[in-house]
Amino acid sequence: MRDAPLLAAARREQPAVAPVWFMRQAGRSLPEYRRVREGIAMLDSCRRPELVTEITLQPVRRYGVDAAIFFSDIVVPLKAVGVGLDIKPGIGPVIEQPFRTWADLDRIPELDPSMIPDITESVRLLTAELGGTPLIGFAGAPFTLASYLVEGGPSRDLARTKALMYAEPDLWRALLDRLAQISGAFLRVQVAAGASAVQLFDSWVGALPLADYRSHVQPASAAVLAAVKDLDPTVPRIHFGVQTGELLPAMAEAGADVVGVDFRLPLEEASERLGQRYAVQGNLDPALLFAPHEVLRERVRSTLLSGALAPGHIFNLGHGVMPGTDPDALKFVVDTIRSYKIAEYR
Ligand SMILES: Cc1c2[nH]c(c1CCC(=O)O)Cc1[nH]c(c(CCC(=O)O)c1C)Cc1[nH]c(c(CCC(=O)O)c1C)Cc1[nH]c(c(C)c1CCC(=O)O)C2
Repeated sequence: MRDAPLLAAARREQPAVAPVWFMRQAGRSLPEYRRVREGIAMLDSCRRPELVTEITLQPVRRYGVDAAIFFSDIVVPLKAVGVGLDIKPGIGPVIEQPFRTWADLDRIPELDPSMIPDITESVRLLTAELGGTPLIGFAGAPFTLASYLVEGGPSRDLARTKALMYAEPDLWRALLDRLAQISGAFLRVQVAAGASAVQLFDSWVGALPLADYRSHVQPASAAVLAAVKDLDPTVPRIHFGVQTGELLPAMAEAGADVVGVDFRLPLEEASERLGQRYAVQGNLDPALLFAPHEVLRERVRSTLLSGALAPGHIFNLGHGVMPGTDPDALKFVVDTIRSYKIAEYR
């Protein structure tokens, strides 16, 4: 397992061919996913180990990617501690009673591993099936989880979230500390059961200015990543958010080994901002999967060239696979990557 290309790239050793996986590689773009999910609610499907195993393996079988990403959701641990929420198809997480006051903190207890025995079972089943292919465990970062709790659902500008952060810094800090405990415990359960790497998704933190990120968010994200490092310092920590070009060094300093880059910033520019201590992950625009193969091939090539200028590169999209994507386009990306040797384009 140590020699798996994904783990080598995370350690900043350039393997012969760039490793690749895709955010949201499991899910609605796959007919085999839609078939097994029929009649089962999203959050129920995440708590059934046989089903989680099947869905996680589907893209590995179809694309031959270099890693599996655990099939779950960032709100699964919140639901596990008893927060009233659901995932509405086509919308995303919806919270019954949005977070407003200190009293609301009592409705978000800490996560104890005994609350999620099914996660341990799913990861064990999966790592047994995966053999030498790494499983990436994941969690939502405190800011992104807080944004759903405070807004009550998806939001364009995160105005309520930012208002709470600016107006009630003590309550904000207490909320983020609690969410850091929950995310940290969720990741530790996955690593203890056999996950080979973890990704902390701070999807919406790009809404913040750098100074506010540093003072109001970074300490909580750092606590999550430290919880993983304390358990096993050899497990690489990937940290990703959208529109985070200005935040990349601060997100790295939170305790990442690999920094995920969205499609807005070229990888070589991201790597210049980050310096030699960090590998990068990304960053093909998922919309390119709808373009003709000649266009797609050229963009895969330029992404590889740009990534080769970083000390380590894991190929990925700049955000998740969109639901209408043709799976053959993803297969084409994997085959194209495998046709280039890093030494040849470096
Ligand atoms: C912000 C966020 C969420 N969930 C997640 C994030 C961070 C990643 C990112 O930035 O996109 C993370 C996530 N959610 C899911 C995965 C599974 C693994 C994978 O990447 O293949 C992962 C890694 C499954 C899912 N999570 C969700 C689906 C779709 C639900 C379904 O299939 O019924 C899947 C496969 C639901 C979900 N859950 C969330 C959203 C925004 C949605 C989409 C709503 C929709 O368009 O229907 C919250």
